[in-house]
Amino acid sequence: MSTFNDECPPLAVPPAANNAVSGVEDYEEEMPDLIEALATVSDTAAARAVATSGSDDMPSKKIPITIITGFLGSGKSTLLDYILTEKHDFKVAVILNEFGDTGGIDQAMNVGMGGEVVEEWLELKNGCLCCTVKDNGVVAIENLMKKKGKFDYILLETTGLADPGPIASIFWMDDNLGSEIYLDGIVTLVDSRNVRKELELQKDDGSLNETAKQIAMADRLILNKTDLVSKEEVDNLEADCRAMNGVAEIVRTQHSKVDLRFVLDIAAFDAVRAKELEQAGGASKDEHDHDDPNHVHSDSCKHEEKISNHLDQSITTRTLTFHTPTLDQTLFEHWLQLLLWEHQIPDFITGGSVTETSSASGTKLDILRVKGIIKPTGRPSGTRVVIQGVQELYDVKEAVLQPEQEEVPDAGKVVFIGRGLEDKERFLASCRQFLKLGEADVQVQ
Ligand SMILES: Nc1nc2c(ncn2[C@@H]2O[C@H](COP(=O)(O)OP(=O)(O)OP(=O)(O)O)[C@@H](O)[C@H]2O)c(=O)[nH]1
Repeated sequence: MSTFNDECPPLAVPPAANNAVSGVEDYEEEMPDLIEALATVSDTAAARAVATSGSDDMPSKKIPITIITGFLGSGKSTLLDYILTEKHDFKVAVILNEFGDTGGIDQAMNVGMGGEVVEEWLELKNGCLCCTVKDNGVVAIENLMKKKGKFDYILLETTGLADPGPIASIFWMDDNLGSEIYLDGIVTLVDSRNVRKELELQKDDGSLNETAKQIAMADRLILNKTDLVSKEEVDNLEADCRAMNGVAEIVRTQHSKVDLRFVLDIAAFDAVRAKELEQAGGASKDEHDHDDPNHVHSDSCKHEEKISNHLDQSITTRTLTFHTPTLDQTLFEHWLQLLLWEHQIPDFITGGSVTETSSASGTKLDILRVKGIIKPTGRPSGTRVVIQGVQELYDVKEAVLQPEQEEVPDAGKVVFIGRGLEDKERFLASCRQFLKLGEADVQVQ
């Protein structure tokens, strides 16, 4: 596993978004309520939280935050309930960004007749502490951080209609929050019965619907409610999800009962494993046991030969594998910025200027997630940098390789998930041209 150095360059944001990520404000307008639940306590996993230099004499630990997303009714609250009642090593604080479905908890909160909320902490009989806040999501977390010491893990459940990208971006954009918490991962619940219908919902402005984004951006996909569909349907669903998001690990559940190691403390934004990049880039025979409800699908289980009715054919995973010894990071970042910020696959350069073209179908390029490891040119031998991106934001940080880290072949691999990547030859040609690579230097899958 690779982890980041503490000293990292600042996050790259598009020029127009220096102080705000597109969509962040939308999320912030939604008033979250906040529940701090003191779940089973032990300190082993909590000790894995990244130590930071909070103060010289007393280093503090960063608190991991997991975003739990999924369409309406997919099983998010059921998963939260399950996490809060199962044994694990964390004291969990929960942030809900909507009212409702919280049983007795919301009744116990101090909600006025007009729906206005009063910022006050209440201790419930079941040992939970609850708080509602008047302000936006960032303030909710800042207020929660005042209760530091009472929890060591934050779970944030989004509304079913939320785009997880802007929410995830909050934890990258906000410098104050960034020093105290880190994004551990995005967990998406999929309603195995209804997801195809949800994906058919069209947005008036032609943008991707939320369910598609939730699947594409997931680090972990939970195919829930498998009791309501046949095994064959779940097999197809899994293959379709894999085709949309080649890097997420996938598990099947009923009533969101999942091995908690699958969702908590996964460090999805802290490390990129060569194994998961491998998983995104290849195909092999599907030979494992689908009947095992907790089987985690990884690089050994590909389903490309089974894809029948791809969930959302506009979203695909593309993996670039570089066969040169190293890669020019500056050129790579320039190309990445054109992809992420101009929403176009640049085709060629004339007289030093870029001629930009979108995908063959004319669809706007929307990269939702980027993950990769490269070996940068001109740096000491053995240097690796990890690339992480969510929508228009990306982050390139030096990785510290652990002894058990699988080696990345040659100059590395980068996985892109998004819309407008159907034409892989054009994508490859653009990459070659901008990175000044020859035919054999880079491959796409
Ligand atoms: N049959 C079946 N029902 C389930 C399963 N998981 C959850 N449910 C039920 O589905 C309903 C919705 O589950 P929730 O956990 O509230 O879903 P949610 O994603 O939080 O829903 P919203 O808050 O509306 O977005 C509840 O009645 C659950 O008991 C499952 O695996 N099988």
